[in-house]
Amino acid sequence: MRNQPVIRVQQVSQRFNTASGEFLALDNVSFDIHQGETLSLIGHSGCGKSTLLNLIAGLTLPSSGGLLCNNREIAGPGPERAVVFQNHSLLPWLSTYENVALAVRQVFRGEMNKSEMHEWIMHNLELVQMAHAHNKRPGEISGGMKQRVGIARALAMKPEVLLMDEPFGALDALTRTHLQDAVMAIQQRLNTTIVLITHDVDEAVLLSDRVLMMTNGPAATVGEIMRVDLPRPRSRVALADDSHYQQCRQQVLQFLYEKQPKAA
Ligand SMILES: Nc1ncnc2c1ncn2[C@@H]1O[C@H](COP(=O)(O)OP(=O)(O)OP(=O)(O)O)[C@@H](O)[C@H]1O
Repeated sequence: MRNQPVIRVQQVSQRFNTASGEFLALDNVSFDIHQGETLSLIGHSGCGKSTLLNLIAGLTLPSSGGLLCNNREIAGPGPERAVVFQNHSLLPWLSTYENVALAVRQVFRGEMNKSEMHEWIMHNLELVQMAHAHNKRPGEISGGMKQRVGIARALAMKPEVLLMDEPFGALDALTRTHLQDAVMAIQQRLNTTIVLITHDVDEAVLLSDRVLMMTNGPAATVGEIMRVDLPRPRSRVALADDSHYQQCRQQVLQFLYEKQPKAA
């Protein structure tokens, strides 16, 4: 069963100063994320998903309220909370190996010797099936492959929590399918805690233990949290006919298009 929360988001509000005055993006958001769970954040464009993920990452600090990671206040970024962005953000002049190595050196300098680091880098590239391309630069590989390397780089930091901001958003449908399966397999193997932003209802249901649906902004907050009680490993083909899967899909669709329709 799920154990203690790794992340606690407690009464978090986020205001931004804009040219037209103060803008309240998030209003009084509270929820927990448990060890080993995959939690999706879904909501219409502009509702505040990235704002929330950035707060968990420690890239920004809340205007009020607080966030905890293992009961310690999140006051900035940390290697226990690795982020995978939509656009992989690899350094183009470095090989895939060197991109991962950079993160590994940052986190494990003094803890691992050179050969241990080498093995660890290759191990993580293997996890995402990219070891064969360790010498290639980002410009020489496909979008899906770059995204794999981005995931390897994040995993190589041995994070407790993997924060993914629409990691498959820029990929074609087939590549997206492969990467979703890869992330599910890695999660099963490592029991990583994952927070995933997505716009894709099927992706949210397939990958998640819980789906957090956000209300529309401004002053967005937690609308509903839905539990997805489907056994793992999950197969998208088998689930197509599963009644619980369909119910979950329906609940998210209803939330997005009936309870929180986006103004045109
Ligand atoms: N630095 C900022 N300054 C002012 N407003 C901001 C800032 N960052 C975000 N916002 C506003 O806060 C709201 C939430 O933005 P956010 O990017 O978190 O939404 P989102 O749900 O991730 O959107 P999308 O799905 O389109 O990526 C938006 O109205 C956005 O314009």
